[in-house]
Amino acid sequence: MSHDIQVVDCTVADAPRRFCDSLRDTGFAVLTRHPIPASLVQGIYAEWLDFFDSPARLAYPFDPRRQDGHFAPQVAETAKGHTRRDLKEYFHVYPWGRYPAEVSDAARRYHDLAQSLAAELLGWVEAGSPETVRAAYSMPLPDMIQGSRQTLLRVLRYPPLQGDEPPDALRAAAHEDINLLTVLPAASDTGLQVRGLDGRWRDVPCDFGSLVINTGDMLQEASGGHFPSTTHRVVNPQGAARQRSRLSLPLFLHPRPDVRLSARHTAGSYLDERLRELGVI
Ligand SMILES: O=C(O)CCC(=O)C(=O)O
Ligand SMILES: [Fe+2]
Repeated sequence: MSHDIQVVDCTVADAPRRFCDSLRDTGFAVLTRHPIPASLVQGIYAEWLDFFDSPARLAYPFDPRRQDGHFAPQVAETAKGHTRRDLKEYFHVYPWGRYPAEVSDAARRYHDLAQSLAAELLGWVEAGSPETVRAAYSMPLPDMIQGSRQTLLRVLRYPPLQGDEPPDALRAAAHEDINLLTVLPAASDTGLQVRGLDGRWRDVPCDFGSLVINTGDMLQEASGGHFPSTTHRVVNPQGAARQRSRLSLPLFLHPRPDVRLSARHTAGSYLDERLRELGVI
């Protein structure tokens, strides 16, 4: 078993196996030569940075019931088990939700592309699950997301650091994702780290243009722990990067709420429990 995240060329014949091995051993895999154009991601970062810097963002305050819209730094989540809010703001895009008139439809197009890719990757995970693990899935994994309205694109902006942040506050404190799989294009700057199953923190190897995939708690739950949902964080930069915003674009793949993950949880009951812990509902 390797604690190093594998970088997998999507076009090679054994890509699905290498992808699954990396997810099983580290909770993460990095994809190259994947179908999401880097220029699309670059364009989204540029236009959304302008949006976050403009007063227009204030017209879309987040709705606690629907969970769409803009989460200002003062309402951004506090990671489970932490007391400091993360140093970030973000906008939650759902296909049915509010969407800023001030930006192009690029983030919506990215949502659709990333969701189709994620469905294919769930097929890889299904095929790469050992027989006993697969037998316990309540349905094939790609079917769990069919018709789901819960899959969420988070356009994230970590503001430049002012120097007056609480000393123990991070851009994103150590946490696990709640969902099945997360699709995360390399961010506009470094900072993403994962804690290996050996307890050591490592940088996620994500050159601009590559795509990071990680396991969330729901896949961990459904697979009885075969695919671990590993802890990750975004550390504060040093030097000149402190003056720069960092943009990133995770797509959190969610099943329909009625989907049974395990004997104790449906996707709906699991999500409610976690959002309550995060203090956002
Ligand atoms: O910004 C990143 O690179 C990671 C963000 C993340 O882990 C999250 O929002 O759950
Ligand atoms: Fe995360």
